[in-house]
Formats: sequence, C-alpha cells, structure tokens
Amino acid sequence: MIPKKLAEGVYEVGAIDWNVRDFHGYSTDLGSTYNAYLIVDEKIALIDTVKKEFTGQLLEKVSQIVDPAKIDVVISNHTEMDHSGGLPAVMEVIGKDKPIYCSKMGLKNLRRHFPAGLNLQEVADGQELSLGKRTLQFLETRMIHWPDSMFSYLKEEQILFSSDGFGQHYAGPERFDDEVGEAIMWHAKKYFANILWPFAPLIQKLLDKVMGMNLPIKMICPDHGIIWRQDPSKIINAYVEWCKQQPEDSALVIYDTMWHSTEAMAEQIVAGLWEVGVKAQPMHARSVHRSDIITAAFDAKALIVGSPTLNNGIFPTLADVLTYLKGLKPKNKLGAAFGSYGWSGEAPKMVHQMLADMSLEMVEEPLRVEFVPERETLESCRDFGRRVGQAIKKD
Ligand SMILES: Cc1cc2nc3c(=O)[nH]c(=O)nc-3n(C[C@H](O)[C@H](O)[C@H](O)COP(=O)(O)O)c2cc1C
Repeated sequence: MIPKKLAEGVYEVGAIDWNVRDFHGYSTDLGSTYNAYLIVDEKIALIDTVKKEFTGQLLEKVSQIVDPAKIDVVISNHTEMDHSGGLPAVMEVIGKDKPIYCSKMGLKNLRRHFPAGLNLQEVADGQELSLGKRTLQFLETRMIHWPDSMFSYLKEEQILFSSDGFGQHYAGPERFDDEVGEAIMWHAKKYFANILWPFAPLIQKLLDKVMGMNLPIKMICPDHGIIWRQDPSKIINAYVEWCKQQPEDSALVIYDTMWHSTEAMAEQIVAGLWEVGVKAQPMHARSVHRSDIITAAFDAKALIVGSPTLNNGIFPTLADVLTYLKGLKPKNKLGAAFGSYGWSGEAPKMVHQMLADMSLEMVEEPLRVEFVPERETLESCRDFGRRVGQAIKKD
C-alpha cells in the first residue's frame, strides 16, 4: 500500500480493512479503514495508529516516507483500540521514550489500556505543539464519542484531524470525498446515526465552538473512511442538520414475525400510511442489520414497531433493535406498537412501553390481533397506519 500525500509533508499512512463486516455490532458493508497521519517537519509526528493487527501496514507505509525510528512524537486523538491498538508495537520501533500527546482523559484511558512504559504527555484544550515550521493545535472534544476524544488542527495547512468525527466505515480504492461523490453521504449518515447520535447535543456545541473560532478548514481527515478535501463544509453542514434531529415526514415499520401474521399487519400499516401521503417502508428485523435499521430510523418521524408474542415476551430481534435504539437516545419522534399473538399477547404492550420509555410520543394504543388477521382486522391495521400518518402530518 502506498501512502497518500495530502499536503507538503503530510501523508495518510493508515490501513484498509477490506474484510471487516461486523465492527462491534455495526455492519460495515464494504469494510473500513483505520486512518493514521504522518507530518514530516523539523519534528516528525504520527497522528493515531491503527488496529493492532494492521500495525505492519502502518509501519510499512511510514517507511516509504521516513525511517519509522525517526518519528519524534505521537498524537493520540482517541484511545479506542482501532486507533490505539498499534501503539505499543509502534513505540517499540520508534522508541519507547518518545512522547505521546493526548488529552487529560486520554492519559487516564491509555493507562487503562496499556499499563506500562508509555511516555504519555497530557495536552490542554487549545494547547499548541510546534513541529518546526508548522504547529498542531489540540481541541478537546470530550464524549465525541469517548471521554478522551480530541481533534488536532494543523494550523498552517488548515487540516483538521478529526478522530472519529466526520468518519465513515467505508473501504474502497478512493481516499477522498470527490472520488466517491454523493454516495459517501449515506455512509457518513450511517456512522453518525450509529455512533454519534447520542452525542448530538454535544456535537452541536462543539460545532458552534469550532465555527466561533473561525478556523479555516481546507481538509478534514477523520480516522475512518474518506478524507473531506473537496468541500469540508458539506460534511460540517450535514452534521449541523443531523444534530438538530428534525426527522422527515416519514415512517419506518420495524417488525419480525414467525408465521407472517405480524408481517401482514406491517404491510397493511404501511399501505395506510401511503394512503395519507406519508412515505413509509416495512423493515424485517431479522433480514436487515440493526445498524441499517437505525440509519433508516434516524430519518423517520414515526417508528412503528411490531412483534409477535413469544413466550410471554417480545421477539428477540426486536429486543435487540429496541435496546440498541434506546442507547442512541432518539428525539422528536412519534411511536406506535402492534403485533399478533395467540393467547396472552404481551409483546405489543411491552414494545409500546419500551418506546414510551425512550420518550417517543406514543400516538396510538398498541394494536393487537389474535393469531391470523382477517380481512376486517387487516382493514383496522390500514386504519391504524392512516391515523399514525395523520399524526405525522399534524406534528
Ligand atoms: C414458540 C412460540 C411461543 C409462543 N408464545 C406465546 C405466548 O407466550 N403468548 C401468546 O400470546 N402467544 C404466543 N405464541 C403465539 C404467537 O404469538 C402467534 O402464533 C402469533 O400469531 C404469531 O405471530 P406471527 O405470525 O407474526 O409470528 C407463541 C408462538 C410460538 C411459536
């Protein structure tokens, strides 16, 4: 693999993971990248490392530019192991005494990951580090998305190294936004919805702060996926919009089914939504990965969730999606629950409660159908869809 030159003396030296498909429970459809960056100045700086097993790739790429032993300083923008896993092996090569600059929380967390022998140096928010002709400035971005996260800004080149912010799980021959085009925005949104959604209010504050600083930004270099060089403001503006959490007038009907009764209900609910002019689609929780369900859920105004009753409870795939959704702290959404049952019929009520506990505004009582829905009950499902549709339009 060949390092990518980003500016004079600035290179991307990370690794492409073509084969990862499950990234801590997130489906990475095309794989991902662990980006790391090398700045060659009077001092040579490495920004972040890679997942442990890709350290060889990183060092090989660096060695095409300089002898890795000549790296003077390492910056750790984020402790998570896809960016710090390679740190011990890298330090073995470049010299264990070399300083690793990180945030206050980074120092604490790196010690929890790698107890011995690293020369960790804490940097404060706004602190600068001169590399000779150029200067790095550190911006604390606590809880975006870990307590230790920070950005590093290369002032003279106007390059923002943004850690996991603005990233996407994307692997391809392309390394820049202009090489992929519009399609990259879906990957960026999926990343935001699955990783950053709970921190939307904090991200909004950070964006305000960064915009308030009037930092000229020519390029944004995240730790995953492509680099934003054509129009960095495009992804910044997208983040501003996503942080508002103002979903479109649409509905997502998420369901699972054993004998197709809840499925028949889902289809009629969708038909009812369409009848009143609301965009809607059914999503079978066992066929669509939870991270893709979440991406669709992020955009939808109403989440309508259907589960058959199984052993007095809800179907496991829906428990999975709802547990995951709860942690993402959705805002400004309407909710409704439905499902088929045989004798006790707890599931729709449980789903209703779970959605209500996430502060979704529940616009209907749970809709239940005993065993197989007939023509009449299917009509009541369509009605249910129409009513939720009206609530979406009214909201
Ligand atoms: C293994 C199993 C366990 C079930 N447990 C319950 C139950 O505890 N309470 C209930 O009301 N129905 C129960 N049912 C019945 C289903 O909820 C019922 O068949 C329903 O119509 C299935 O909807 P579906 O076709 O969408 O899967 C159970 C069904 C199966 C196969």
